[in-house]
Amino acid sequence: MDGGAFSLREVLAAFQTCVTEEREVLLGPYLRGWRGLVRFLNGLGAIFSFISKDAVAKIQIMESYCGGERREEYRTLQSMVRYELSGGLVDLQRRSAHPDSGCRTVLRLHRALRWLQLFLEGLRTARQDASTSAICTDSYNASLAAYHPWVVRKAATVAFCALPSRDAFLEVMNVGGPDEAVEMLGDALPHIRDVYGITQELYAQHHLLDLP
Ligand SMILES: CCCCCCCC/C=C\CCCCCCCC(=O)N[C@@H](COP(=O)(O)O)[C@H](O)/C=C/CCCCCCCCCCCCC
Repeated sequence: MDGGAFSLREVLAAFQTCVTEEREVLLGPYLRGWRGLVRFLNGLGAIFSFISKDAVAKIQIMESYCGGERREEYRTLQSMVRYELSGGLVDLQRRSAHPDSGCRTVLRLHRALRWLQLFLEGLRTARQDASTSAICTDSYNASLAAYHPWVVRKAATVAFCALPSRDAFLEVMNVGGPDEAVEMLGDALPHIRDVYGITQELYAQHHLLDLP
């Protein structure tokens, strides 16, 4: 995924390898998927850099846990939740002693994964002349926007106006022609939905969906 021609197919394949037979989510491929997406976002222009900086900061926090002394605890989402909750390592009411817990950091990426799912679904099913920026804005308003203050929502919707047309977008994905790109999205989406669903259920079970 680093260097050479960049295909969104490889990036989305990372989400396919996230889920184990025991239906656990592996954090290694999850973060590799996000790294690839950010790389793709960077290629869309400097106007998106405030978004990619925030995503990178969150990926880096998680990578430091996954490569740190307690890396075994951070192998899967499930082991991370167990470890952090049993050790009192998550700020549940307000950010204080553990402002950057793995649980709250993944929650931000998890919400963004819902945006990605809606955006890719929109892109896949839209008419050829559909506006990518409208698809992106609708997906954002139906997901992440609820968690962002006005100023972030404003900056994000201004940035979305710079998105290329649907066909140009499908082309930069670098997976062949528009038909192939649409087919690839159809193959990738069930895996993204699966990762999202498992995470949502886990977080709901442990009352972690509103972490500050
Ligand atoms: C063929 C389609 C391929 C699509 C490829 C898309 C590539 C997208 C890559 C990365 C997505 C960005 C993920 C953003 C994570 C945002 C996490 C977040 O919500 N952070 C906020 C809260 O954090 P805390 O303050 O609580 O720590 C933070 O305030 C956010 C700041 C930045 C603005 C985030 C706007 C998010 C818009 C997401 C849409 C990206 C648009 C990409 C256009 C293709």
